[in-house]
Amino acid sequence: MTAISLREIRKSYGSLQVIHDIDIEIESGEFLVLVGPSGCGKSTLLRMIAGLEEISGGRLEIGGKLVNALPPSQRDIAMVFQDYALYPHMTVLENMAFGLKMRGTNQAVIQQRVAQAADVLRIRPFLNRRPAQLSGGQRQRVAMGRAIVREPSAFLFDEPLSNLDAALRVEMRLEIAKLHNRMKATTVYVTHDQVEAMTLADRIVVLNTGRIEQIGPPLELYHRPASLFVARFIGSPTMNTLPAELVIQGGEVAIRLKDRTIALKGAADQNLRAGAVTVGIRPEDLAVCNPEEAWFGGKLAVAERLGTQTYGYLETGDARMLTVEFSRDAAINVGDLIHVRPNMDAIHVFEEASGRRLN
Ligand SMILES: Nc1ncnc2c1ncn2[C@@H]1O[C@H](COP(=O)(O)OP(=O)(O)OP(=O)(O)O)[C@@H](O)[C@H]1O
Repeated sequence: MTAISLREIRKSYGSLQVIHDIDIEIESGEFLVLVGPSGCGKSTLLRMIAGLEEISGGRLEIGGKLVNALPPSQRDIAMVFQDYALYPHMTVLENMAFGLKMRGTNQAVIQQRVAQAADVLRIRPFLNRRPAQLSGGQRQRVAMGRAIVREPSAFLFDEPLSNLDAALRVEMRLEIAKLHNRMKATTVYVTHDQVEAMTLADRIVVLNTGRIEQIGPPLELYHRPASLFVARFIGSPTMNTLPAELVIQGGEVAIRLKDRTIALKGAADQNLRAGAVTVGIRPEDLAVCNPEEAWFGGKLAVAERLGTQTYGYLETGDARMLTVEFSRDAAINVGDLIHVRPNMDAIHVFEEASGRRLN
């Protein structure tokens, strides 16, 4: 069942259009994450769903009802902000109860819901404190608690973890995942953080200058990015991208990369034209080999040992360094000459002019 439906949603500030005809059907219970570079329109889109930003065009439906003109309080959704937006003069309990009180909810119901949310979020010991007497993570929990007690049909999160330190981010990310598994509430979540997007999302929407670049499950975006933009945006470290050429000989499509020619699999039924392409290879799809089999070779300029794996950066003579994933205890040293070749089943080919995927 569709919980939130966006059809041809547009936003303009004066003559400047920042959101262009966005179509998304968000399923009931789905966790949808909006990602994209700074200024791509993530917050604007979220704020339009929340009712905090006027919609310039299109239809926004929540629970099957057109809500374009409804104020935030009548949309049956709750938003959790980056800066928590708690009332500083109220206690945690008062902060959580405030929205319900304003609606005239029965006192017993308020108490029961606040107690329940406080247990779920483990903030019961702080109910009588004020926000200033809490840590960042505790404040974030209160902000979520305030949203939960309203029992809205959907939750909207605007970079909720970006003010927390690294360890707390991980902890709160797990909390949010657990909470979602338990409540199965429809959620739209804006983040800059790759790991948050990959781990929390049922589907990720990648936005690029106010347009949807791709929408799909995290691993689909990772393994089959529809465009060079998505390929470069999803995945850390970034996918290696190399200039190459598409050639067509006797009906056979091939890629010419440096002095090699390789058949392009899975491109047979496309209307392809010869020309410049970009080949993408993820760091984990490059394997060390002997010089005779190598596609690339170069001096190891930097080795980043992360504990779980090691990333090596090779100087191949091109402007860009080649990132290669090694095992965590790989016996490599800066200055070593290293040869690698790609896993041919995992290379990505994009048309240079349009950036669209060709294989
Ligand atoms: N009030 C405004 N008037 C004019 N332009 C605006 C206004 N608010 C936002 N914009 C523009 O709309 C675009 C989208 O902004 P938005 O804040 O949604 O981006 P974002 O993807 O959330 O960015 P960030 O990740 O940096 O928060 C930007 O180009 C921004 O400059």
